Amino acid sequence: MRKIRPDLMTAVIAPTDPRDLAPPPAPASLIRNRGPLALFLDLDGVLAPIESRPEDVVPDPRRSRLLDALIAALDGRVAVLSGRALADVDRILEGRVVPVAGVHGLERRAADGQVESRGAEADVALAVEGLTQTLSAQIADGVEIENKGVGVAVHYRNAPDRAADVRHATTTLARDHGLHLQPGHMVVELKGGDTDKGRALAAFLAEPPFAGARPVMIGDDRTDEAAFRAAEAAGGFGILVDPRWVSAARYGLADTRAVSDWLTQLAEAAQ
Ligand SMILES: O=P(O)(O)OC[C@H]1O[C@H](O[C@H]2O[C@H](CO)[C@@H](O)[C@H](O)[C@H]2O)[C@H](O)[C@@H](O)[C@@H]1O
Repeated sequence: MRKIRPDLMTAVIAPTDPRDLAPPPAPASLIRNRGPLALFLDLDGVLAPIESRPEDVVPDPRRSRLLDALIAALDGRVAVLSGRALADVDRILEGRVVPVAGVHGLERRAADGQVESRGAEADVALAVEGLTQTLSAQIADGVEIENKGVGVAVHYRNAPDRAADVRHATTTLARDHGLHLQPGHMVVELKGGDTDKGRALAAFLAEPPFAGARPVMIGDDRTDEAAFRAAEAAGGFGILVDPRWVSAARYGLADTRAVSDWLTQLAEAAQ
């Protein structure tokens, strides 16, 4: 049988290299040609670099000033879509952003300050108890449990060799308590309800001051894919930070520094 050269096989089989995602258009041209924009921002890995532990992410006056400038320049059309709890987002962003979806959309505070929270808190509390018992040895090794009320995250960034134990325990407890399983950056989360950042983005877009604007979503995790798709469906687009997979995002940026530069240009162009 004729042999196929391995280098040619790769060329045919390999998917599009995610790192080929083009950078987003220059903000000045977006503002000039595309009408009003609405900005949707993920927190960890986008507004803040990834740190060893969730509590290591702290307020940053430069970031807060940038958010102030964006909110003013875009007439309030800036929302944060995070996996963190609302209170934790407020701690890190010093309360600068009112429209925030927390715990991947299970909590949502609208631009008028009204908060809605849906999720089976009691079931999550039972799962937290179960996880704390089942993973006591792994917790001693560095696994961290982050209780977010309507969800719980089990982090293994500081104990990567315990990843399989974490996956096994979270899968079992999700099944036992009817919770939704969601993997992320060195973390497995259990959610007390079935929603996602895409639905949160769509809910914001149906309300003032976001209604009628073209959504731009910036995210860095697989949990942001639903929001990239929602942004595309509404005539906007997504920007994936540090692209490592084939994404629904149309553009890519290398890291949080590139995000901050692009957002700074956007705030200046939109003034
Ligand atoms: O949607 P996000 O705002 O990006 O939130 C996703 C999760 O972020 C946090 O965990 C991640 O960031 C930590 C700090 O950099 C890092 O130590 C951890 O390994 C990451 O998974 C947060 O703690 C989670 O609750 C969020 O769901």
